[in-house]
Amino acid sequence: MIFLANIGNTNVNYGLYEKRILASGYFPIHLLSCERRALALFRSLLRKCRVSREEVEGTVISSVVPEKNAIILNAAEKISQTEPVLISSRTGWEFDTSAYSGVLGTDRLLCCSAALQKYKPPFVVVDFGTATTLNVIDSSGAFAGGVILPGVRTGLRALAASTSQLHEIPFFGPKSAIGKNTAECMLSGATFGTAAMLEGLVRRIEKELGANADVIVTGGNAKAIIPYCELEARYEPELLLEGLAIQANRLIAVSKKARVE
Ligand SMILES: Nc1ncnc2c1ncn2[C@@H]1O[C@H](COP(=O)(O)OP(=O)(O)O)[C@@H](O)[C@H]1O
Ligand SMILES: CC(C)(COP(=O)(O)O)[C@@H](O)C(=O)NCCC(=O)O
Ligand SMILES: [K+]
Repeated sequence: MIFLANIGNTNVNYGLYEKRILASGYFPIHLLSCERRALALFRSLLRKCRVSREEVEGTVISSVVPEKNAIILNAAEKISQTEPVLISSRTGWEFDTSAYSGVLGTDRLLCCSAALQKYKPPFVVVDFGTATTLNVIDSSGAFAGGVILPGVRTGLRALAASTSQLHEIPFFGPKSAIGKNTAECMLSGATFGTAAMLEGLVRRIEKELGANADVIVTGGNAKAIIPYCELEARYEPELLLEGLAIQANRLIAVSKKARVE
């Protein structure tokens, strides 16, 4: 069994994988405050999934928060007694990423990799996390680039932090686009604003691609936005873990080959 985890800026999304994803969940990243806490957390996750640490043959980890890597990698090594694998943008990807320069988030790459197994390009993978990212796979199956925006709740938090009279509000669906008080206006902006932005961005991306593109959505805030969006979108809640599972399979194949040789 292989332990999969993605460290995002808000949550760690984890899963247990053996031929398929057997269990999955998430916990807030602030719980990864030190290795001791990470170890305790690992143990309690395994207990919750009724898996003994001897059954964990390896760990595959991706991270967009490098300062947390050492904590989770050390804990993973102690638990599984194997060297954890950290996915990087230089990992062998089955699609061309050369159009993008500089750092490209492994979460974005993993989602595209998983989507390529299920959908025919061109498509746009939208990840509603701490940031909202749009990730474009063109008709040749290559990563064409994308868009990075403040996430839905990140935007609300930034408003509260940057103004005197706006405050953090409980997040739920807006009643109407025309808000009748401050909180309603903020909810309309966060929800309808994000939905309309997505519609407009996809239209522009399709124009640049010269083709219609499927829209695939994932991430913690996807369910809050999609019902308000006039686009037809496919919701794939486990896309990131499915991307990690592809990497786990690749590594299993490589280690089997090494054993045979
Ligand atoms: N059920 C949920 N689980 C986790 N995060 C959620 C959930 N519902 C909404 N959220 C929100 O989703 C965002 C985090 O999404 P996630 O995909 O976990 O992001 P990241 O990969 O950036 O950590 C946060 O803004 C969080 O408040
Ligand atoms: C864009 C992101 C901040 C999204 O992170 P998330 O919201 O999933 O926590 C992350 O993918 C990242 O740090 N990327 C590196 C820069 C880039 O992809 O261009
Ligand atoms: K930063």
